[in-house]
Amino acid sequence: MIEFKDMSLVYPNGHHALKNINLKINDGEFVVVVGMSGAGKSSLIRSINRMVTPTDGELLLDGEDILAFKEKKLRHLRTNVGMVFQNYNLVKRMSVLRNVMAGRLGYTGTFRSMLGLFPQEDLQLAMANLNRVGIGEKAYVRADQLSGGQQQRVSIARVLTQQPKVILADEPVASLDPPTSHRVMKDLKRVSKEDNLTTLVNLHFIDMAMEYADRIIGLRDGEVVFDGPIDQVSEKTFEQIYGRPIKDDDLLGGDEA
Ligand SMILES: Nc1ncnc2c1ncn2[C@@H]1O[C@H](COP(=O)(O)OP(=O)(O)OP(=O)(O)O)[C@@H](O)[C@H]1O
Repeated sequence: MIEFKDMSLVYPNGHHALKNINLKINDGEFVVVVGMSGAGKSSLIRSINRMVTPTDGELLLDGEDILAFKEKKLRHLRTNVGMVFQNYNLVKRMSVLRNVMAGRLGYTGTFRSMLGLFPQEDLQLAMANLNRVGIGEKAYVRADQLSGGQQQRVSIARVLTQQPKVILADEPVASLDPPTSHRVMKDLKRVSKEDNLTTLVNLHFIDMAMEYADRIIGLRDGEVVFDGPIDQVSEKTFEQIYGRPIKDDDLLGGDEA
């Protein structure tokens, strides 16, 4: 379980990005975080792997306050909490398989990884995860030869190969066209559920949030203004979160998959 207790984040320039956050995220939940640009979505999810460090309160992962973590515990945290980025963060000139093997870095160590000395079972795990997202046949292709949607699926295979408990996905489909976005979100949701991973995703578009979330957390100006299961969410909820009526631009459309 992830538990935020009166957690706040003030950036060094004095900007109060998160204000008194109180939330409990249960194991295996697929949570979508929504809010206007600048509402604090990235700051919230990046707190969970300490890419940013909250300045007040507590953030408990399975009962341990990760805000107190240093060095070894922080490294362990980042193995337990995997991340998917908008821009995929692949090493472009390396093969797809080598990129997925980077998910084992926390276990194998940098030196052995650099030399490509991976245990056989790690290679099998990486291949199995590539197959789960439908791109096993691209294993030996350079990462930059793949389309954006394929690259994001490689990054999902990489995070699965890390065998985390939690996945954070920061606008994972913001660079993709609508049908590809849906394919990637379907893959992400399916594998998260198969492995019972707790997943927090920042999404821009309301229809995407409604289609994939188990639960929606709405942020406005650094505060949680909505938190509830998907069946309690209506147009009014989004108007409350966004502080204005819903527009066509808030919808992605295009679920042809
Ligand atoms: N390192 C930083 N230093 C100072 N202010 C920051 C920093 N990072 C983010 N902010 C500010 O904190 C607020 C929340 O940013 P955050 O990126 O968490 O929002 P967001 O909801 O993810 O927005 P977007 O969708 O635009 O990424 C914004 O006003 C942003 O300008």
